[in-house]
Amino acid sequence: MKKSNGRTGRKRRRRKRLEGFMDGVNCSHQLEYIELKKWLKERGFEDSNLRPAEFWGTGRGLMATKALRAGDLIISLPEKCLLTAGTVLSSCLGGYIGKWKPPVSPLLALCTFLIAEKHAGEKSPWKPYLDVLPKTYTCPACLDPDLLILLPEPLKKKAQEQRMMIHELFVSSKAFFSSLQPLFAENTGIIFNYSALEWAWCTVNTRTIYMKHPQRECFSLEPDVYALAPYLDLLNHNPNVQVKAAFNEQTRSYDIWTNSPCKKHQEVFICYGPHDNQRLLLEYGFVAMDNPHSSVYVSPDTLLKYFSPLDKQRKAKVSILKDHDFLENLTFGWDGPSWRLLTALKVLSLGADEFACWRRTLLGDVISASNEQQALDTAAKICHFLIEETQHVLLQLKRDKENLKTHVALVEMLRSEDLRILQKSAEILCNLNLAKP
Ligand SMILES: C[S@@+](CC[C@H](N)C(=O)[O-])C[C@H]1O[C@@H](n2cnc3c(N)ncnc32)[C@H](O)[C@@H]1O
Repeated sequence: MKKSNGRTGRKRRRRKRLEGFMDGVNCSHQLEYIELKKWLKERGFEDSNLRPAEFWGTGRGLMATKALRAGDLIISLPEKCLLTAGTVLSSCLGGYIGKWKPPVSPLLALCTFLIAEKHAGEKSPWKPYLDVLPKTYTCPACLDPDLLILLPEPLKKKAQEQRMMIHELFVSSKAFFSSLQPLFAENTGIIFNYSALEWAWCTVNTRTIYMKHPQRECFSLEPDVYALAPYLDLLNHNPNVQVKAAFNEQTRSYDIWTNSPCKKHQEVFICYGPHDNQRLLLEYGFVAMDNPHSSVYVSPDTLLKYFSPLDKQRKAKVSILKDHDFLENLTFGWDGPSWRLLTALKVLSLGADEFACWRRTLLGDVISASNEQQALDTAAKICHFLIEETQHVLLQLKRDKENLKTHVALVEMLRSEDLRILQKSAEILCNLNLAKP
């Protein structure tokens, strides 16, 4: 075919180069994926739609081997490939779990299984799956404490809670782990150590699919909703795609259909849910760029800083906001301050003569032009304060955290996205002021 040297040809070649850059690097020839595919085939899974690949921006994921159209089935993973709390009960751990009082949770059963099978190495029937699992994670529980303090609120608090929760799980599970000693030649204290539990917990938290199982007596009352799904769990998240996923009772397989077309050789995504970046970092250890669900939170302390302590109704206003759940989840988003944030600001801005109208304010009524204006002015001030705070943290991150590169990059990405959201909000607030007669 004749090569086009004109502008159209150049454009086409540039577009192709760009698309090539977005395509991933195929890694299906690597031994670990060959072994995994063999293992899956033995369990009835064969796949012609996807192959593992490394992608710029999202890391390891699955690439489409052919164009996928809306409505296509992306993957159908047989039940035999799934790792559930039921799998754990059928293993040699089952008898020990059945006897243990108070009963362990389905989550702890899965964690225990992962640690035990990893320890078994070559002898584990799950080895091909274990070999492709990440060695480390970037959930807040695994972040350096120096970095945790640079996270925005309320993520910082939730991150500390996550750390503490895993710690408490470890302490409270020690006796159960010891009860497994007859199964191991080595000391269980060495096998089931804190970092092994942290790794297993992050594996379950970041990779399981939701699958509700009936309550079993040998487990505690915590819901049994987890299933590890080898290979399927290589699918990365994109907030802009739509998929349908469910366990098919007839075929006894876990199926995912896409509603978003995908070109051949591009990354196939699923959507983990309409999560903002704080939630993505907390639960999955990553941040999505241009996430439409992302927002920046305004803490009650920051909010109240902008209102005079001399306001005689201040205490009553704060109580009203608290009682009506208007002190949390106040945010700036890509489309400016949220309705909840503006409403809280309007209540706090009510003049002495307007205070009686607080109920109408909560319902969204306009009380006065000056009340509206004060709320917008305060929103702009808070927005600028948060911009400065975020810029300050970004500078701090650049300065002295050389040794923690991956983790710093993650916090930097979260804060940079926050900065973009705040700058967009500041612009919207400024335009609102300019548009006023
Ligand atoms: C179910 S796994 C997906 C496969 C994973 N990338 C892997 O290599 O095993 C979920 C993890 O993938 C990563 N991930 C998912 N979506 C991502 C995205 N859009 N950008 C960056 N990392 C992503 C996060 O580390 C997350 O915890």
